[in-house]
Amino acid sequence: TLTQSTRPQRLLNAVQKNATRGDPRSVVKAIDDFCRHKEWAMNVGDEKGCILDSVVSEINPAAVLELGTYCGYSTVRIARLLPPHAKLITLEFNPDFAAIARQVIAWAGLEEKVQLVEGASGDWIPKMKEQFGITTFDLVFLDHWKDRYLPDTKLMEECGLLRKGSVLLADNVICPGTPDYLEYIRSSPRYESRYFKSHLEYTKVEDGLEKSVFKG
Ligand SMILES: Nc1ncnc2c1ncn2[C@@H]1O[C@H](Cn2cc(CNC(=O)c3cc([N+](=O)[O-])cc(O)c3O)nn2)[C@@H](O)[C@H]1O
Ligand SMILES: [Mg+2]
Repeated sequence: TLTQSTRPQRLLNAVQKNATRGDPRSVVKAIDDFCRHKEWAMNVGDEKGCILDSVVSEINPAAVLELGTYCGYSTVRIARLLPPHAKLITLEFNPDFAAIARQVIAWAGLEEKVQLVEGASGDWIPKMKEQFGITTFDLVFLDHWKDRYLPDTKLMEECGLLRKGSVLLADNVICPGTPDYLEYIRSSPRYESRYFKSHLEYTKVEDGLEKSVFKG
């Protein structure tokens, strides 16, 4: 019987068909082409992706946490810019998406830099230190369920995973929107925040990234 493919499976097929193994840039391009011309998907995309690239390059992080892997687009975008020995831990709740993301990350040749963990952020954040030998994260990219941004940020604070200078970069603060997170992070004296205006991936709808530096 013909198995119904899912959008993530069709996205992976597009990567395997159009991208060169071991070439992260071509994997990013293949996904953007697929999402712009074939099927929209909730990757951070090329426009916001350039802002993400500039923040990653500016920080040159040794330890990165990504919340919400989905198909691994932003995982590849970030990991391709990391210095040698740097580590990116990415949390994905949905096992089907995690399975696709692992193959996308492998196609890009970035398995060494990426640790994909299946499970809920709320369960795993308290285990980061003991399980992965993490002291603090230099950069956290928030792109998972929008109602988890705020509780997970408070959890990272409580677990001592942020240090003076740690950067939180949050996707979708306008669309779909994360009002409680924005209110908290912009009014807290413990963060210095800045909004990078952009558009929802592959559309003309306004969206943006909120970059927040933890003051310790
Ligand atoms: N607590 C969690 N822990 C670990 N993974 C999680 C958690 N919540 C969601 N995820 C995973 O993120 C992946 C992707 N995802 C992201 C979202 C939330 N993001 C969006 O809903 C979104 C929606 C739009 N949109 O609707 O236009 C645009 C975007 O850029 C988005 O990130 N929901 N699932 C999914 O595989 C899910 O299992
Ligand atoms: Mg997003």
